[in-house]
Amino acid sequence: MEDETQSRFKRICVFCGSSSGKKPSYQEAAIELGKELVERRIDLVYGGGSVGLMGLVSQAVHDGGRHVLGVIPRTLMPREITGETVGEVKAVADMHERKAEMARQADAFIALPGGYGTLEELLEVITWAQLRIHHKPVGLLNVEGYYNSLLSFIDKAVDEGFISPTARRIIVSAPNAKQLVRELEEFVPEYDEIAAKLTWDEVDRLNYVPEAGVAGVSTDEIATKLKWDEVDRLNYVPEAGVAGVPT
Ligand SMILES: CC(C)=CCNc1ncnc2c1ncn2[C@@H]1O[C@H](COP(=O)(O)O)[C@@H](O)[C@H]1O
Repeated sequence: MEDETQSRFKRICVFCGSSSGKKPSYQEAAIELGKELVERRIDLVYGGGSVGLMGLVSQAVHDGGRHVLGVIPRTLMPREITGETVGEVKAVADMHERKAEMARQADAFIALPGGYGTLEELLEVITWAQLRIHHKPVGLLNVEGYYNSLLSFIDKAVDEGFISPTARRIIVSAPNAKQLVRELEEFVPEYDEIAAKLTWDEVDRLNYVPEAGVAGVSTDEIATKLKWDEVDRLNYVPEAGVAGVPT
C-alpha cells in the first residue's frame, strides 16, 4: 500500500527572516512548517545559522530527525553573526553561490515571512521558474496575511502587463504549512510560449559571473563588521569621489 505521508519532495529549501518578527504567529508558523516537513519526511536546506525564523525552522526539522543542510557564505560563518547551524553545514564563497547551491539541493521552495533577503531569494527562484531554469514549485507561507501587499502588487503588475497570468501562477500561496505543502505537491508548472522554447543547462550551470556593480554602505552594527571578497569581485575599486566613499 502506498504510504500517504510519502512526499514527492526529498528536500525543500526554506527562505525566511533572519529576524523572528514581532508576532508570535510568525515563530509558530516556522516551527509548524518544520514539523510538517518532518511529518512528510522531507529534509531541509536553508541559509544556515540559528538566527530568527531560520533558527526555529531548522531546529524543528533537526529535532524531528530529518536532515538539515545549511548553506552559508564563509563571511557569515562566525558564530556571533549567525549562531550555530544544526545538522550539516556547507560553506560557500559568496551569496550568489549560496543561492545557486540551495536551489540545486531542493525540490521545491517555501518562503516564510522575512525581509529583504527573503524577498530577494523568493523573487529570484520565481524568476528562474519563469525562465524555466528550474521546474520546482515555489510556495509562499502567507502567515496572517503578511504577504498580502506583495501579492496585491504582483496582481497589479499582471494588470499593468508586466507579469503574465501564467507567470503569476508560479506562486502558490497558503495561510498554513499543511495546506501549502499539499498545494505544492499538486503543482503542475506551465510556461509562456517564449519561455517554453528556452533550454538551460539547469541550476548547477548557474554559477554566476558577477557583473560590475557598486557596493552600498551599511550602518547596521553587525553588517559593518563583515568583509566580503565578493565586493572586490564586484569590481568595486573605491576612488575619490566615487560612490561617496572618502579615501
Ligand atoms: C549581518 C547580518 C545582518 C546577518 C544576518 N544573518 C543572516 N544569517 C544567515 N542568512 C541570512 C542572514 N541575513 C540574511 N540571510 C539570508 O537571507 C534570508 C533572510 O534575510 P532577511 O532576514 O529576510 O533579510 C535567509 O533566507 C538567508 O538565506
